[in-house]
Amino acid sequence: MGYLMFIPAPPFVVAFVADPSVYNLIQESYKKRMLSSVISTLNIQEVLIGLLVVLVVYKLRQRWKYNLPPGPICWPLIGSYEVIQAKFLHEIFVKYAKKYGPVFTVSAGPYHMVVLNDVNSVTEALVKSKADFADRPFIHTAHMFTEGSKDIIFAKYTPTWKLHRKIAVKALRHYMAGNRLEEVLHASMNICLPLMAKENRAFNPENYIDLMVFNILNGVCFGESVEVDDPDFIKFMKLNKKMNEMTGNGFVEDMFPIMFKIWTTNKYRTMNSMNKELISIIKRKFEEHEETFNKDNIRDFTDSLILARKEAEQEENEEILSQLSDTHLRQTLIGIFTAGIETSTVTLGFAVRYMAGLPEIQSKVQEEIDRVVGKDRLPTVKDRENLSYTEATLHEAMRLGTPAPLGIPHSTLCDTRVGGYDVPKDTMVMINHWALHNDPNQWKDVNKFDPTRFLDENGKLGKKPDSWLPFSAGRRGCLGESVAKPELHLIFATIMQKFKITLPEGTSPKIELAGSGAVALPAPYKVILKERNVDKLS
Ligand code: HEM
Repeated sequence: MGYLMFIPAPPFVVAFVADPSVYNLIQESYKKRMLSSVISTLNIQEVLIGLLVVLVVYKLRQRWKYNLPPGPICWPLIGSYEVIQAKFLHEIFVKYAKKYGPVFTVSAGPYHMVVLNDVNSVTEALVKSKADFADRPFIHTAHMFTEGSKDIIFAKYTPTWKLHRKIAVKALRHYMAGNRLEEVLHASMNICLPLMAKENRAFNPENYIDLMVFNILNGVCFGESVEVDDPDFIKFMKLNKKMNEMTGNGFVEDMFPIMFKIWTTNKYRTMNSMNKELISIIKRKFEEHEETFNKDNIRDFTDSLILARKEAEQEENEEILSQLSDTHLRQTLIGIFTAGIETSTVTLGFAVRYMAGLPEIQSKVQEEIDRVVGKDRLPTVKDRENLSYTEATLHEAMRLGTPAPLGIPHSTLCDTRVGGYDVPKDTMVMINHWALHNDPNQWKDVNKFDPTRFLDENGKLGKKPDSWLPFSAGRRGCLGESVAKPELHLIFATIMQKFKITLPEGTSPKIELAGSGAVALPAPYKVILKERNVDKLS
């Protein structure tokens, strides 16, 4: 196998070796020491011809059996060169969609994927086809970093995932039932607002937004609120941002999994050690909760997880208990914490940045907040229903910004169909949320920032447009949507209530991305904040 990889092989041979099913076959044979003896009795020409025949038969069989979506010609092993070196993959996908249609096939390294680029195909796959598209693909690095896919996000569609998701939904509902979200946020605001007001020059508000969002998720998960100089906050945000940046353009190890056995890249090792640090922070918090657990006072998400395990212990339900190991619970916590933070901070960053470049829309938002909330108290969750223009502005920032442009990859549980094509079992499926949000067939003046597209004739928030799907949909749809929506609203409305936002002179109003992975990476930016509506913030 190693030998075959290093000979200057014609593309078809490499394709054969790169195909995951065939690759696994070879690897198994290798383990049993059979392949080397076979190869040693044949000359290289015979091996190549043999491989070519197998490849051609395999590909013809696939083509004959399935009506697969069309797509660009991809190099064996590498796939589409444009895709593997793309900075903004969602844009390349839109380009392909124009040529091949909204449903196309493309390869990146060993991953053959079907990409869905319009609302019809996405709704068909995620909603109408029930669970057909609800699995996750096996990605080596994700599997390693989640301690064997024991989290919610990358877990396969199994009873264990269903149990974790059920417990998580229940725990989030429990948390959101009271006023805790508001209390946590208002406490955080009392720390952040005066500090933001003191910044009397152009600055990047990211650090403060991070703290507000961190405190909400920290409150949800661990019942705690921290200050801006808290060591766990600083460490967590640093790790989370760096890890998001690094996962953006993937790992070579995922293209050549054999590398795990031979040599891993510096990037992978760095990521691995950062991941271990992250795990150790969450592990410590989890253990502290176990020591102080009281079933009559469920403080947060961690307590809900511990309670679920204690109930299974009481019922002596060994099957459930095996799905609630320390690793499972820790990984469920990490999933909620990390999925919630970066997406929310990126969304708020977009919203603030758009407002700085769009003074007229900003004034309308502020006029509405002044009218509904006034200046003597902070906005509450209840105000949300009367702040339609503010909410619509956030929706529009999420449309044009699209915090998770390609979401998280799906995989098919069975042979199925979408957009009139066959999609075989175990195919990776990408949802291009960015394409849906920038589809000129769905949005009038698609590039214009226009909150009124979300409002009805009475100026109230209207029915959600079908092509607006920042949280995705169906069985794997965002688990935190019920937390994210009020959280984003409260933070955005409060910032707008307290500050007038402008751009430093000479700054272009255009919003740039520095990169994009599961979550968009906005380029660093600066704004100027001027206090409004307050006498004594600073
Ligand atoms: C602006 C905020 C957010 C956006 C735009 C967002 C977006 C998304 C998207 C696009 C997915 C992938 C869905 C799919 O695979 O089809 C997802 C999954 C997920 N999100 Fe969010 N999210 C946000 C906030 C949150 C928050 C606050 C939490 C936690 C409280 C959270 C927890 C999760 C989890 C656990 C998953 C995985 C669900 C599963 O695989 O079953 N998200 N999110």
